[in-house]
Amino acid sequence: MTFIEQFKKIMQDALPTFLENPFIKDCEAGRVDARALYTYIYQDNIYLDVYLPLFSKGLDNFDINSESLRQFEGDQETEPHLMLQKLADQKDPAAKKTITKEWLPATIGYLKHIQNSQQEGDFIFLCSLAACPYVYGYLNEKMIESGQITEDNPYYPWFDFYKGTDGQLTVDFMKVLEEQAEKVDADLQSRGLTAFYQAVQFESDFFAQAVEDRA
Ligand SMILES: Cc1ncc(CN)c(N)n1
Repeated sequence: MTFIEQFKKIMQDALPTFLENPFIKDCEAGRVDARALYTYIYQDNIYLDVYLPLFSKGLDNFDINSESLRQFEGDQETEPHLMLQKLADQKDPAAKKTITKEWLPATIGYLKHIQNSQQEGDFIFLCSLAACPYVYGYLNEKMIESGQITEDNPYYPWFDFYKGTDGQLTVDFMKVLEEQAEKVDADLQSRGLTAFYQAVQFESDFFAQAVEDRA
């Protein structure tokens, strides 16, 4: 299997984990837990404040100027946050005041993982950055295609947004990764795959922590 085939297989193999994730199950059922949504948005703003500048650095390391990738550095995520916020506001606006303002464990762990990967070198860093667009692009596309998320589901606009934006990003990201993987040895490739695998696990934990904080 080529590097990119292995990369894609990690994502495919992780799909069942995401489908069992309580946050994603709520989405599939069209269930709105306002507190979980406010928590997710709050944690995601913390995450993106750190992640997006790192993403820019990751691209700079390889002189990458793809339009879709460079656009991702901007404020792309406001729109999907507003979609979730609207659902939460309609259900229970008072829940907003009850969320924790702490950095939750998966937020901290995921960001530390990316920063540690940065220390390991440019290629491993790039691999760790890929899960952020890839997971949402892949998962949301699969769930719409399979009919698990249909147009009458209140989360449909959120799924459709990421299916488009992060899906296209992933295509461009894969091209870059494929080119860079050819320039590194088998050991570095393998460490890059591990860094990506771990980032994918953090993506799942990140969704779940918003719901676990429900109590
Ligand atoms: C944690 C996380 N991962 C992915 C995405 C979507 N790019 C996001 N907004 N937040």
